[in-house]
Amino acid sequence: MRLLEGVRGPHDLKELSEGELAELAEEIRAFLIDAVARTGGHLGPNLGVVELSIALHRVFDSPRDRILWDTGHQSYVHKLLTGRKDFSKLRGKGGLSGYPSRAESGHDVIENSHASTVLGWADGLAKANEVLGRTDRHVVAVIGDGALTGGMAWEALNNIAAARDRPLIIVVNDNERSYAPTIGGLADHLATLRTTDGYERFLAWGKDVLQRTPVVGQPLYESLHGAKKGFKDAFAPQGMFEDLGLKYVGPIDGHDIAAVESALRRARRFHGPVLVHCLTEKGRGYRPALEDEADRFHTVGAMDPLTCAPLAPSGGRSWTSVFGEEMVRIGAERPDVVAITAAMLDPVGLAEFARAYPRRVWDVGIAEQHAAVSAAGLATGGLHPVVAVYATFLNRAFDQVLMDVALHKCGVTFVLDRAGVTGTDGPSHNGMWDMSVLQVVPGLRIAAPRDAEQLRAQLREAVDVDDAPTVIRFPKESVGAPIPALARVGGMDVLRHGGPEPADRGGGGDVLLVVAGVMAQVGLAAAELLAERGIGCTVVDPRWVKPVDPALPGLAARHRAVAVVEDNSRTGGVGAAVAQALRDAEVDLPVRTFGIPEAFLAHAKRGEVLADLGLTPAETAGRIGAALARIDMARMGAPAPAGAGSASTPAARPAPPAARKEKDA
Ligand SMILES: Cc1ncc(C[n+]2csc(CCOP(=O)(O)OP(=O)(O)O)c2C)c(N)n1
Ligand SMILES: CC(=O)[C@@H](O)[C@H](O)COP(=O)(O)O
Ligand SMILES: [Mg+2]
Repeated sequence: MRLLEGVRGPHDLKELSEGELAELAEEIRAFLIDAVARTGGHLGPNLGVVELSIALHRVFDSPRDRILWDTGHQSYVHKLLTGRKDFSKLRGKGGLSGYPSRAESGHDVIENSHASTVLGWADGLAKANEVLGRTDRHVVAVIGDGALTGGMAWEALNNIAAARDRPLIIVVNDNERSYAPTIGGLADHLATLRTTDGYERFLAWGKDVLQRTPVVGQPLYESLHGAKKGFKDAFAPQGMFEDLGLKYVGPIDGHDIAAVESALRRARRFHGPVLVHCLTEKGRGYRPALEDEADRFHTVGAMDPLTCAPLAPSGGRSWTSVFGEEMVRIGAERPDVVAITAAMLDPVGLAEFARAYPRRVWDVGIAEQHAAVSAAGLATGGLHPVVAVYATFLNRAFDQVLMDVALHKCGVTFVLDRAGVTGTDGPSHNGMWDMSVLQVVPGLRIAAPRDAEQLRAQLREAVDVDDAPTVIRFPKESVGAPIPALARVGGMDVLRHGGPEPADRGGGGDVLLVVAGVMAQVGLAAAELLAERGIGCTVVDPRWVKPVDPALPGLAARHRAVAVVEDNSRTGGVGAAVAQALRDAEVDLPVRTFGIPEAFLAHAKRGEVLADLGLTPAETAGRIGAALARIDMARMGAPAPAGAGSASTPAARPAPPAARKEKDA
């Protein structure tokens, strides 16, 4: 790693020879395979941008020039080249983030791991440079072919292309894949560009050869260039990007540093928006014993780099696999049930369904908004669509859920995987907002299963609803042991009685502990700890957390207080809805919610984050006990006991420093 060790920042790249650059690229590949195999992470995407990242940092002057990464999962090489070499705790608590991070480096801008936003950022930064007269700075946006299928990318492109004299460089990192091969007309067009513009490659080659040819080389190159221009204008099909008003440069071999640099230098000279189309290979240079991985090692867990065998034993059955299996069963019984994925067929568990019913599943690309609206169309057309996405990504389709699906009372089921704290993917990947954001959607129902059996049951209940949106949400962890119900009150499962009388026969207790979904495990364990202190908790799983079960206020009224535990933001979540329902029913009881504070959570394992938030049995029991003590004291008119602790969730870890505004030169 001789050369990589010598790279303390982008300036150290500038003097390296062509041979040294090639050697550096191989050192980086070896480093990535070794490091990411130890920690897990986005191995494939980063192996695909080694030469591209080197070329970008040689041609541009980061951070003066802004190099922006869409999604950011492919920024490991960028991190290596900007002085960050300790990957030992990548995506781990206190270690490097798996995405750009302003707290880590001034070279990083976009921390959001949601795809298709980079061109919007670039448009804004380019406008800021223009308004502030920073004509000597470049904005370079790297976007994958997958991210280009996202609608926001086209909103930005429409604006960028309109400003013919505002410099902005777009680098399309075209490896023909998201997880799977990228779908749609855009992918087809990129494929056309890959083949039609072969003369670009010839030109790039010819230029390098000619420019090395003394005396006649340059003039000959210029005449060739002129001829090429004439040819292109006369014969070659104008690509979509040029039709839009962008200068198109490419396709370029994205693994040829000299060719990429040459294209970037051309783009840098162009006084307007220019798109450099780079062809790369996801997972390049990694050929383990395992036959080619289906998704080219998009995300890997900690593994043996030779065999890809996981280093840690799998933690058991995933919620995703339970969902996927039940979908195949439902698909056999219900020919009207169809499925939609946003470029994540396998990660969301729809691969089996797709194999069984290939004509009843669509990959719409990284286009969650379109997924929701097209689902409204499917439902109106007489089918029942199941839209499977990660919880955090449904945020961007809120308006479509509200105004297309719910307003028209469409029977659409949204299955939100990775709901709650996901952890290692950092703040923008936690699925911690859905049970707040979706609370305001009229008619929409939300289920949070506590175990596999409930997931199967609630999924079936959901696809039976044909006049409103339904949502099923579950976390990124293994499915726990089955949690049996002792009784049913209304539509709610009683998991533990709080007093001698069973809850379904009028019994109550000190605390009604409402547990949302997988937090049932925490709630039940907390109730056991409280019982040791003589506090009787009735633990109830609402199953459908929205709307609040009509029987809940009556059940609550047989207790002294209500506590709600949820793997969701405390703001406007299940706890808030329960408190509102009690007020509406004029049941005057204190309600305490134990959930996620209104904060962005730094990356760490899910268990570590939950522990930091106090969402563990011991802490939850302690805080409920303390709250009850304060409530009792208040009832007796006495001051709260000293050090009674706080019922509110401890503050989340401090957010990273706010964005450093660019200082005027
Ligand atoms: C809005 C949104 N939906 C889904 C994802 C999940 N996701 C992460 S990377 C990825 C594929 C990105 O493909 P591409 O942009 O081509 O980048 P590559 O991995 O090929 O480098 C997807 C779907 C996401 N990050 N954001
Ligand atoms: C970058 C991105 O959004 C995905 O690749 C995500 O990191 C995958 O998350 P899981 O590993 O939980 O499937
Ligand atoms: Mg791609």
